Amino acid sequence: MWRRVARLSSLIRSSKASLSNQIQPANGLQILEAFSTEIQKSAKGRNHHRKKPPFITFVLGGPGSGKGTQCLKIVETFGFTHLSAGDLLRKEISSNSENGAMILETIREGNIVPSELTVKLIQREVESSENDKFLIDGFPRTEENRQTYERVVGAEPNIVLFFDCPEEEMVKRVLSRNQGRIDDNIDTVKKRLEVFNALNRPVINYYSGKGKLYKVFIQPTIQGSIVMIPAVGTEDEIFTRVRKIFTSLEVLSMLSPQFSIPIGVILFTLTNLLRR
Ligand SMILES: Nc1ncnc2c1ncn2[C@@H]1O[C@H](COP(=O)(O)OP(=O)(O)O)[C@@H](O)[C@H]1O
Ligand SMILES: Nc1ccn([C@H]2C[C@H](O)[C@@H](COP(=O)(O)OP(=O)(O)O)O2)c(=O)n1
Ligand SMILES: [Mg+2]
Repeated sequence: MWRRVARLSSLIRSSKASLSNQIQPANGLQILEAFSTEIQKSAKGRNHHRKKPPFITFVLGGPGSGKGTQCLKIVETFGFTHLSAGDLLRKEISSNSENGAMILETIREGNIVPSELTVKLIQREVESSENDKFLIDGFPRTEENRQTYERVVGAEPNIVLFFDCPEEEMVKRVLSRNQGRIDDNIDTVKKRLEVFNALNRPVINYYSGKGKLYKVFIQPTIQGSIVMIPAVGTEDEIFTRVRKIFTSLEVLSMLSPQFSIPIGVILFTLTNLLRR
C-alpha cells in the first residue's frame, strides 16, 4: 500500500506541471472535499446552509444499461445519495401532482419530460439533503437537459459516468426488469433507444470532449483521458470496475487533503491505476 501511495505521490507531482494549463482547479478541490471524512463530519445542516458546492456525478447510459443497479452499490460503498430522474418523475405521477398526467404520457411514449420540471425536482432533492455527494442517474438525457441544469443550478457536474451497453443486451434487460413500469415494453423501448441515440449521444460527446467522462464499455481500454470499462458481465463484475473509479478518488483525497488536485491529474492518475 505504501509503495502504491509513494508511486501515486510522485505521479501526481510529475503530472501536475504538465497538466496544470488545461484543467479546472475547482473540480479537484470539490473531489477532495467530497471524499474527506473530516469535512463530511463538519458539513452538518441542510444544503442551502452549506458553504461549499456539493460533489455531483451524472450517471448516463441507455435504458437497461444498469445505471440504477450500479448506483445502489455506489451508495452502499461510498455513501453517495442516489437521485434517479426517472424515479423523481414517477413519484410526481403517483402523487397526483399537477404535471402528473403530462409526465405519464411522456414516459409512456418514450419521450423526454420538459427540462425545467426535471431540473426543479433534482434541485429540490439536492438542497434538502444533508449529504454533500450525489449520483444523478438518468440525467441529463438531452443537450437541453444539460443546458437547463447549468443555467438553473449554475454549476457543472464533477464527473460523468457512462454505462455503454449493446442495444440487444439493454432490450433483454428492460423486458425482464419486472418492476411494473409502463415503459418496459418492446414498443416503448424501441422508441427510447431512438431517443437515446438521437438526444443523449450529443451529451456524451460533449462531456467526452471535456475529458469528464468515465465510460463503462465492452473492453477495458483507455483513450486519451477517458477510462472505458466493461458494462457487460454480472452486476458484481461491473461494480468491481466502477469501484476502482471511486476508490481512486478516495485515495487521491487521502494523499493530499490540503491541496486542490485538478481534474486532469485525477484522470491521469486513474488511467495509470486502471492499467495495473
Ligand atoms: N450486469 C447485469 N447483468 C444482467 N442484468 C442486469 C445487470 N445489471 C442490471 N441488470 C438488470 O437489468 C435491469 C435493468 O437494470 P437497471 O439498473 O434498472 O438499468 P437502468 O437504470 O440503466 O435502466 C434490471 O432488472 C436489473 O436487475
Ligand atoms: N432526464 C430525464 C430522465 C427520465 N425521463 C423520463 C423519460 C424516460 O424514458 C423515463 C424513465 O427514465 P429512467 O431513468 O427511470 O429509465 P431507465 O432507468 O434508463 O430505464 O423517464 C425524462 O424525461 N428526463
Ligand atoms: Mg434506471
